[in-house]
Amino acid sequence: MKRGFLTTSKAQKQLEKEPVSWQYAQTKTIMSGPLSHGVVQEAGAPKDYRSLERAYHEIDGNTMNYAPDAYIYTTVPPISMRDTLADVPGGWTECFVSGHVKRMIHSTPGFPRLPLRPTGGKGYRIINAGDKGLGMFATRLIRTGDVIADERPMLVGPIVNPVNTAKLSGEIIEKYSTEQLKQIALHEAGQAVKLAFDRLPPEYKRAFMELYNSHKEDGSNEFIGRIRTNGFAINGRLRDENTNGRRGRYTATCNEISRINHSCSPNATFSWHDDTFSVRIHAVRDIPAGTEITIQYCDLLESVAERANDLAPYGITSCNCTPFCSDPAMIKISDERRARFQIPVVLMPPSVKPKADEPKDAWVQPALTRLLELEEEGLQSLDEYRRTLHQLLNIYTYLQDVEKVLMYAQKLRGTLKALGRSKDLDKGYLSVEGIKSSTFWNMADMAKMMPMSAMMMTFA
Ligand SMILES: C[S@@+](CC[C@H](N)C(=O)[O-])C[C@H]1O[C@@H](n2cnc3c(N)ncnc32)[C@H](O)[C@@H]1O
Repeated sequence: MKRGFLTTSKAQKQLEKEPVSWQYAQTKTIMSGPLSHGVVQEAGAPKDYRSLERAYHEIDGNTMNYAPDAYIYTTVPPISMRDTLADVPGGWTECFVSGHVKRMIHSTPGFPRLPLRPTGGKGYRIINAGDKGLGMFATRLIRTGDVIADERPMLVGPIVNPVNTAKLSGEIIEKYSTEQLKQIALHEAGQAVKLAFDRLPPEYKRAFMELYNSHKEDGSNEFIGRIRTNGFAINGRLRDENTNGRRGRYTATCNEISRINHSCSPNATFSWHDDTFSVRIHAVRDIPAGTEITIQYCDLLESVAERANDLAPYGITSCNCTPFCSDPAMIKISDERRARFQIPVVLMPPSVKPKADEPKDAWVQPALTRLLELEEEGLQSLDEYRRTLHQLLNIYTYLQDVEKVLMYAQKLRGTLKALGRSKDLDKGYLSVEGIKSSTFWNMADMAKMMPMSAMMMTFA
């Protein structure tokens, strides 16, 4: 399959050697605030609104020399116009990004590494998930920290599409209501995505159009609707220059990974990786064969009511993930806990020796309770879970309890991998000798000789 857009033989020859990008200048957004969802009366751009003309032109895809406000259609990694998906290991992503972001992508150390292979080989399949449509299910036991999938997206584009305010005159902005302006923004975003869609190889065109669309009645066209339903927000450094919040950030729509459903107690987590240009899914706890693999679509520390609000655009009316989401008494417990999880537990060892009948780790109970509650809620994907494991690791090193240190070290190692942290646990914690030469162990020795020094210890 050739992905040619130019027909002259001269142009084609040039494109064989040089990947091509399309560029056009777009800046600013015409509105802020969330786009509409659900059923919108009078969805679509107002009848008298005339679409912006998109005057794009083709340029050498290898260039990095872009005007600050230029937005470009480009493939990542760069490919030749004659490449098929079979020719490019890991595939490629059709991107609609600013020149600034293209430069950032290409200056990433190691870019473009291949996406990782799933740990132990592919261990999932996409099948029917009942009311949720399709979903991803484990075909064998997947262990905490394992890579379940690592996929280069089919499409990457802005979360909030930039629309050229210079072309939308003040007259237009004054003429229409807020909802109509939102509809215009959606319409323009839909047009921009359509251009990216047109550049996809046929396999991706088909896969993209087969994705679920929960935005059929709010003015989103069939392209932007699918991105709103299936896109993963890209976290980290890839964002437009001088932007903050959602503006200037990007969303990645995948083929298989976009089939993963939401849970308020997810057993997997997703992370974005610039060097492989991929969305990676890790298990945050052991996932038995036959279990559905789930991730979070919203902030898990919000209350059930707030989460319901965030899930509404996906057409999820009642998530029913666990009794913590559906049973009123359990909801109350869970809401209180999730609010508490936002404040870290800070502990200090007692300055006096424990009484004979008191366990030496009685003071650690608040952190142990925190860990237990996080596990009961199925919140191993939260950074608070990692923080609590780290805290317990340090405390039990200080208490010189080797068995517990080894146990928490093992758990923390899996969790660090699961959260996509590039830094592994200090190897010292994986052997008895290493533990005995660690800082907290030595501090405990010192505290035995000089009890006053223990008073200065804090475990956060
Ligand atoms: C990114 S897609 C996930 C894959 C989708 N189930 C499919 O069939 O392709 C998001 C859509 O899946 C459905 N979904 C995801 N999680 C759900 C949940 N916990 N409860 C009900 N529906 C869910 C919703 O329809 C949502 O709009």
